[in-house]
Amino acid sequence: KDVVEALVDFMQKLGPGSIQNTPNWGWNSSSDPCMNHWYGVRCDNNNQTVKSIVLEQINLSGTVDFESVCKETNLLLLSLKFNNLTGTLSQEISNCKRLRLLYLNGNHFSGDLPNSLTTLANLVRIDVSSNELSGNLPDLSRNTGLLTFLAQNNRLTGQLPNFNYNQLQYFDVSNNDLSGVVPDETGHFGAKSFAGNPRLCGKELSKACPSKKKHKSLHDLLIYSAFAILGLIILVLVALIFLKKRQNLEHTKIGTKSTKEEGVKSTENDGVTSDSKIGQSRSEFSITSAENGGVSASLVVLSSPVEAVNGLRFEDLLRAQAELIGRGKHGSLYKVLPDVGVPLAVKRIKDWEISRDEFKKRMQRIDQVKHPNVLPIVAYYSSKQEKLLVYEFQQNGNLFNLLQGSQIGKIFDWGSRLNIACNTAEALAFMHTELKDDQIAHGNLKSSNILLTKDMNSYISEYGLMVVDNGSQDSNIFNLDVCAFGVLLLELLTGKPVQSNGLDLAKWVNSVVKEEWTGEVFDKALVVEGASEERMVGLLQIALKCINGSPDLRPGMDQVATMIVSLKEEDERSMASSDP
Ligand SMILES: Nc1ncnc2c1ncn2[C@@H]1O[C@H](COP(=O)(O)OP(=O)(O)OP(=O)(O)O)[C@@H](O)[C@H]1O
Repeated sequence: KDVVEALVDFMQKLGPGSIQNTPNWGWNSSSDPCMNHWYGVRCDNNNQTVKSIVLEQINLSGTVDFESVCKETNLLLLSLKFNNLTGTLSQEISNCKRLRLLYLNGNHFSGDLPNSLTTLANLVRIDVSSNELSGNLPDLSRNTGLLTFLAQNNRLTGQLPNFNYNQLQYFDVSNNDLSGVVPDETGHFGAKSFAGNPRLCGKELSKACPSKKKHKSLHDLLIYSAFAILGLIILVLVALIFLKKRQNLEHTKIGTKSTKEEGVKSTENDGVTSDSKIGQSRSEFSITSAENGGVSASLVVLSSPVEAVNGLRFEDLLRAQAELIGRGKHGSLYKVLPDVGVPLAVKRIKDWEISRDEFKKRMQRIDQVKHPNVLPIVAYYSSKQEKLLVYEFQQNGNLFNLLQGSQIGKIFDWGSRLNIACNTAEALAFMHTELKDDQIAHGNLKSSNILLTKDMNSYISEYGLMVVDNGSQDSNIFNLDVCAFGVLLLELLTGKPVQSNGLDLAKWVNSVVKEEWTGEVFDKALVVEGASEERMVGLLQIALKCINGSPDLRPGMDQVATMIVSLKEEDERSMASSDP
């Protein structure tokens, strides 16, 4: 009741004039905004709360009473654009805590943009362009989900606050009276977004900023000297680090003879035993496996599809040049260039608490199950302290990098994304089925473990390298892969790669979808490309099933794969039928 009265007050102050004679106008305290379908009002599915108020271009000529309208705390969208509204925008706007979209453009609002806007954590789009607003802009970099900020054609003054330019999709502050420097990192927003502010300068506007004349006082001199000394210290440190790195790099040339050489027996997989002298370098990158000696120092070469790896011996690995290319939570990854053969990726896992027999059995099972989209292990080595897994090195990077690239404008189109989703789902489903009895899941599925081929095909790498600790949950370990795959789908759809477990991304997507603003989730690049919204929503629905908070309600990977395959087929059919 209070809310209804507050909304009626809000409308009265808006000065509706003759428009209120419109049939079914509503907006009176004897009716209900949802049940009686007030003009411009939309409610949630249960007709309980007002979700959006859209009163555009209807000659409203009064003021906005945010205190009243924000009594409806569930409001997500307020659009009053293209009216004749006047007055200031009050701080009470922050009472609309869930507001996502605010369109006030094309009116005569004056005064400052309220600072309290920065407390609206859900704001996605603000358009206050073409008003008479003045004063400084609030620091909207705190609104981390903001995609649109349009404030052109006003009288705004002061310096530009920080904005997350990399994230913004639309940005314009042209034709105001802003001053100071336009930062260099404004991404894809060029001069047009800042033009018409005579006191703005910077590279973006091809207008150099005047350099401040400095009076060299004793104080300045002291500061300069302090900086110079600091600079010198940094230089020396950098040089030291460089030297240390060089030393380490030499150590990583595994097999470099050190003064402390030791004879070690190395057994090849064909059973031939050979003596070799292997240096024990104790640097942190060195492979210390040799100290275990005997049988443990053997490299088991699996039935590799790569001809060049078939003759690989442990000494070859030790002797080869190695470069550390990543250090993950579970181990380090080296690019190794043997004297003969193809470049290899050697994953080194330390302190994996698994018995030698269990490890061997695990590797052999994984080797028996082959899928064209799962990168095969070509060889492995096991000692008590560490395990080495050898793969063929893939030159074309991983999905994480690809998504990062797409964020800065590199093309990663819908078709390729759907293809990767499909390949990965099918491969994972296959592996799950084949390795169900052995209880071997992937255990660490994430975008940096999806490696790419030149033609946008993908490989799942490092399958089964993590023994999943299922904790107290009674769900099966394969469910965890399904959830991780759901996060992968979210990354593909939103274009936002995640480094950790993806829970934040899942939470964000869930909250947006719950508010029925599904469209906001998708990567802008996909929308611009014209990818079918229907199919994107379809894939999103699959992703949401996969990340279901109750593991037992998640679909199996085979079901997921079936759904994605049919989505892809649908996509291909629609492409074919839209071809000229
Ligand atoms: N066979 C391979 N060829 C080329 N690059 C690879 C290969 N395997 C892994 N990489 C890349 O090497 C980097 C490090 O991989 P690694 O698996 O050690 O780290 P991570 O996946 O970030 O962490 P972790 O798996 O330990 O949680 C990643 O960028 C990964 O994509």
